[in-house]
Amino acid sequence: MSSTDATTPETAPSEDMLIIHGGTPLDGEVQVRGAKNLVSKAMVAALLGTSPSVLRSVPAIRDVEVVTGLLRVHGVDVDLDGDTLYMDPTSVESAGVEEINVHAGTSRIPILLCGPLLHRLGRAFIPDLGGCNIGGRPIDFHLDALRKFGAVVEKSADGTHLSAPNGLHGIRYELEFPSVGATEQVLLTAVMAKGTTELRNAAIEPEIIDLICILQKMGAIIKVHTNRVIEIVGVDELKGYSHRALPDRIEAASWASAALATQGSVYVRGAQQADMMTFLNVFRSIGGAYEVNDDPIEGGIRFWHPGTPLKPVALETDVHPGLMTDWQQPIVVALTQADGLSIMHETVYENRFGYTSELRRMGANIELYSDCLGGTPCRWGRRNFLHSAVIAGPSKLHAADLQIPDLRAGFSHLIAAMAAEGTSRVYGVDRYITRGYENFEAKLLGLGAKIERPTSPTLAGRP
Ligand SMILES: CC(=O)N[C@H]1[C@@H](OP(=O)(O)OP(=O)(O)OC[C@H]2O[C@@H](n3ccc(=O)[nH]c3=O)[C@H](O)[C@@H]2O)O[C@H](CO)[C@@H](O)[C@@H]1O
Ligand SMILES: C=C(OP(=O)(O)O)C(=O)O
Repeated sequence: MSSTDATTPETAPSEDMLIIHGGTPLDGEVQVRGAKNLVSKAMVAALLGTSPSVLRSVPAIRDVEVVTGLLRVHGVDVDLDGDTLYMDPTSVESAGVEEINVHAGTSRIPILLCGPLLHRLGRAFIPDLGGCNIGGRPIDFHLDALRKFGAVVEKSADGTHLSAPNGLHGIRYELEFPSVGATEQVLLTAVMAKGTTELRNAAIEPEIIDLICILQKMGAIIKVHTNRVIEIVGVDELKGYSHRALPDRIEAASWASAALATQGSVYVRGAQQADMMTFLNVFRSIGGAYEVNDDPIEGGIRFWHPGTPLKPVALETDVHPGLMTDWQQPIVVALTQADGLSIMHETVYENRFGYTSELRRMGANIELYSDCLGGTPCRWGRRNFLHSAVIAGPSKLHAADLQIPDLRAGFSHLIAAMAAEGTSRVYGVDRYITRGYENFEAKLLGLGAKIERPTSPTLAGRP
């Protein structure tokens, strides 16, 4: 499987670089729009409708461009007006392997087109997936569930071909792990399968609940029971929807962590307390301060460093309602400034600490372990992956030349560079950060960050 974020650091062109003069607290306001991890799935859901859909609060990020391309090659008319996306799927059609493969390696989303394309066209072709290079990221749950629904799956050198010669039928299925993508796969397939589907051990992230709201607007019957059980009664037809995407809680937490690490204060307009409860508890435990404004229009959360020393904490990432794995990297940068030993046990992905080697070069004191240091034994401990980190702080970070390895790690490198003394050069910003952070450069400038683009080849060149 190829991966967007798997490119070796050396391949980022030298002009894809941001110069950061660190040491200035971030101060001001940013706006977060719809969540990357909902918007892309909401776009896929539009394929199931017999009439057009309207999605509001769509962020200008590359993952949206990728899914726009995928929908268009399948005959969906997609128009963006400001942050509102109009999708007309009335003329859905099959696309050729070559035109679909233009999108190979770009994101995780193509796998989610299986169910909708099988329902609409009776067959589907899925290119190799991309996404962050943070573990093996197999798709065995997806394919296993699809086969049980009645799909015939054939892997070939160019991708995966699927057909449904006898249609798709509801299933009783239990996930080995509450995978976000596999839960979405089952939802997007079951809504129009014949009969009832019962999914056990389902993921219940806020983005999944928002996707369920969208499907319900389209005409689906979906019951979310207790204990991670979701029941879906298949229907014959779904119509288009009109929906405002829930705000991006990962982006919000990234700005919050940046405020803490740089000793600043950032008002994140659009951030919602309910979706961020676990993060807010962690933020306060570390010693950060926040205030929630629940005004329906101006609402958001202000995050700031109160000026007192930050406290060390022991944390574990987990599926929702646990501490989200995509919050891990920005929090770790903030923990380099806490007074004592912190622990971060990553239980969702086996390989999500690669970015710490760059932080170590900046003066951070971070050691990795294969033991489950958080207290809860997880599947990665048994398999010897370096998935626990001990962070000894506070560390005085100094500037460095940094190569971004993936999306969230990239943002955490930006935070570290802003917290550090001196001038850092961060490579790979356009390639990685733009996949999930809208207008991040303008937002940084608005917060008073001292950043610039290279103006001459000498400046851009590596030492
Ligand atoms: C586009 C998107 O929404 N991405 C999010 C989504 O990714 P994504 O949906 O890919 O993540 P999953 O929840 O599926 O993955 C969680 C774990 O399950 C494993 N697994 C998953 C599927 C499978 O068939 N087999 C299997 O073993 C994965 O390797 C991983 O270890 O949820 C993750 C967990 O919150 C987030 O970090 C990602 O930002
Ligand atoms: C892991 C992430 O995304 P993706 O699943 O798209 O790679 C992320 O958003 O942090």
